Amino acid sequence: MTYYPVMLNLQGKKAVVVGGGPVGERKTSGLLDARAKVTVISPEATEGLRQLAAEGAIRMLNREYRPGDLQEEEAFLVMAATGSPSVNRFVAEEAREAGVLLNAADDGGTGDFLVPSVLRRGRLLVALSTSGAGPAAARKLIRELDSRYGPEYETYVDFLAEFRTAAKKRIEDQGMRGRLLRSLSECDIPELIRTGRFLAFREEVLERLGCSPGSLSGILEKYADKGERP
Ligand SMILES: C[C@@]1(CC(=O)O)c2cc3[nH]c(cc4nc(cc5[nH]c(cc(n2)[C@H]1CCC(=O)O)[C@@](C)(CC(=O)O)[C@@H]5CCC(=O)O)C(CC(=O)O)=C4CCC(=O)O)c(CCC(=O)O)c3CC(=O)O
Ligand SMILES: NC(=O)C1=CN([C@@H]2O[C@H](COP(=O)(O)OP(=O)(O)OC[C@H]3O[C@@H](n4cnc5c(N)ncnc54)[C@H](O)[C@@H]3O)[C@@H](O)[C@H]2O)C=CC1
Repeated sequence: MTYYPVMLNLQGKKAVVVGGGPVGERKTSGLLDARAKVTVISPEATEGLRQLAAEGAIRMLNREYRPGDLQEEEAFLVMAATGSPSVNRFVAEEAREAGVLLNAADDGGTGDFLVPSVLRRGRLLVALSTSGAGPAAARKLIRELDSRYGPEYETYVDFLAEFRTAAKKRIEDQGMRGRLLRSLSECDIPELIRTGRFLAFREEVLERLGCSPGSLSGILEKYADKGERP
């Protein structure tokens, strides 16, 4: 199977998780990270899910899945994660009929999408998948990236957004704006953050953007890859 990667906007959208075991809990927690409204349907549930229900973070229906649940819940997507292949297949059929996006935890290939292994640093989101070949290996690879991309990447990505918003306001010429943004992406800003030189860099760059954007490209080039003061 060749998959197409996307970043789904699930904020405020309804997601149903069928099955409240450890797998249902992991899927629920990923959905909550994306601010979806989650309903879990399961006669039994893990301690973690029961706690989320008690806190009001999810809706819990303590019963088996019933025909029509997906439509009743107005689900945008569903995770079929029970321990019973026939229940998961039934949920899959209903999802197909109702046009609801399906993840099949026990049989990846039958669903519309797989859940990747994920690394988040604020708005930086790395999603990694082996397309079902070896989920545990996907987790191992993401752990390697976890040590490569530290917490400074959250600040870095916030700055990219700050600079880009300001550039859109200040620089009308799209070609020049694009060149500057590409130069900025070549700067080793994470290194500046790690070594305590970021605040001075940020101040200088934003000031120049405000008064003489033309002088910026020279400055940015000096920081390219090396992260060193000129
Ligand atoms: C196809 C997919 C469908 C989907 O769930 O979307 C799927 C399917 C199955 N997983 C199974 C087993 C395991 N899954 C994990 C872990 C994760 N599984 C995840 C995703 C996916 N799992 C999708 C493919 C993603 C990809 O390939 O990239 C992760 C990445 C995301 C998440 O679930 O949140 C999460 C790591 C999160 C993290 O920490 O980063 C572990 C490791 C462990 O538990 O320690 C094991 C045990 C070891 C092993 O079996 O490899 C089984 C067999 C069950 C059986 O034996 O019967 C099936 C069924 C089948 O093979 O079809
Ligand atoms: N995709 C993934 O990442 C992984 C998938 N799996 C697959 O996912 C399945 C679930 O894994 P676990 O959570 O460990 O299983 P589990 O057996 O601990 O939990 C299954 C849950 O489904 C509920 N359930 C059973 N019948 C139901 C019904 N008719 N309606 C609603 N809920 C029902 C049970 O009450 C239980 O809470 C496994 O059987 C396996 O095939 C297993 C490991 C990882």
